[in-house]
Amino acid sequence: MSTSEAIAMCERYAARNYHPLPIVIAEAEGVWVTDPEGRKYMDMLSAYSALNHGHRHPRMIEALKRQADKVTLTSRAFHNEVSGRFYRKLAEYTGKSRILAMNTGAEAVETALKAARRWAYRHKGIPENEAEIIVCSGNFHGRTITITSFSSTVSCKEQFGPFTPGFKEVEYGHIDELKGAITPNTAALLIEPIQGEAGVVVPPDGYLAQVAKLCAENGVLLIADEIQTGFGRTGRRFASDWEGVTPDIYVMGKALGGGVMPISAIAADDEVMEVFEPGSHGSTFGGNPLACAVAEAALDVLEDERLAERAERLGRYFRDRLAQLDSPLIADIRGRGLLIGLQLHEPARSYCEQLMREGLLCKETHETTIRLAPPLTITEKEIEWAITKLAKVLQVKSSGKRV
Ligand SMILES: Cc1ncc(COP(=O)(O)O)c(CNc2cccc(C(=O)O)c2)c1O
Repeated sequence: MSTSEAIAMCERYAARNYHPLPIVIAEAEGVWVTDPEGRKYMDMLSAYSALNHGHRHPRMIEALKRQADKVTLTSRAFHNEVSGRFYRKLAEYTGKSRILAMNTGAEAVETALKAARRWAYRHKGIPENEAEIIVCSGNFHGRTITITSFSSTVSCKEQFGPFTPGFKEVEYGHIDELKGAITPNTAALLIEPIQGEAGVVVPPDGYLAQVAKLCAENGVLLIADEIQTGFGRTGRRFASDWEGVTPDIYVMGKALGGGVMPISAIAADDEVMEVFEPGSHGSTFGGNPLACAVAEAALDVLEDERLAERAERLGRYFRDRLAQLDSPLIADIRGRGLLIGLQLHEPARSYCEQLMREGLLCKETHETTIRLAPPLTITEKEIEWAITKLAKVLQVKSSGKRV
């Protein structure tokens, strides 16, 4: 099928809930993808940080095929020989005692919210149906009605009401606002250690540590949404690690599936996780052996290939080279590891379209920011190739001299 045929098919039959660039990816490997006509592009988006391992990492494909030849789905009505191994590995990776596996990030967020509410009623003595959960301005946690209820982005929530009550918003990065928002009915705080969809917003140094201290002092569960920032993306296992913060609940997804299978999970200790007794929560595909087998391999590859350390080193290199471009178009360069926000002084969409024509695939977020989030397997040489494309489109020489 040609690029134009594939796009026409989507335009005719798909709901218009996305505005994709006019590119069709037919094949992919590592950081590179090719369209039906064989044109090659570098993937600088990684499916919004779900492809930390790169496209079709050999060990992911091998794990997928091996498990597919044995058993793929058992439901949780029965055990299988893979899930327990995966739960143990993820428990060790997070330092938590128990894991609850789901499929999408939003499902994992909803699972964490349900756990926090029940914990509040059973362990904190908050009157039933009065638990409050604090969220941050600029948050992005998924697309369900409840998550949409506390979104601060109008386009994500308008006309999806009525909304789920019990949420309160504070300004991201402002510790005094959080201090003022905590009441005896506060069950939890849901926070992204770095806000991805808001445009790669890194909070002030020390903020997350202050948040953790405040939550601990007030018996408020700290729920860290590491769906986009986890598994090496920011140069540590989790972005929370940058400030030595261990949340009460880790919410994980995206790269946990190695770019091959959807799998998400929450990790927490017994006092939180025991609120889920049999029949109280679940999902048909949650913890299925096929996804668990791939996720087990994904965690092994993260460690074996030291992808977090790689992201820290190459992310610093990438940001230094972007700064050297010294382009008058660049307003700010933000991020940690290989989660980089290149903010321009003007709307970024047209620059993303120009970059696509140069063979570099990235996407604008919140109007003026280009998100640069390649697979963590990218090489320095490939970063240099990307820099030459960015320099050309941002009208400077890659050495920084204006063209
Ligand atoms: C921090 C964070 N939390 C939760 C989610 C939801 O995960 P799921 O999408 O697996 O339910 C995300 C997702 N992040 C994300 C980023 C950009 C686009 C889209 C999209 O819905 O197309 C999603 C995310 O970035």
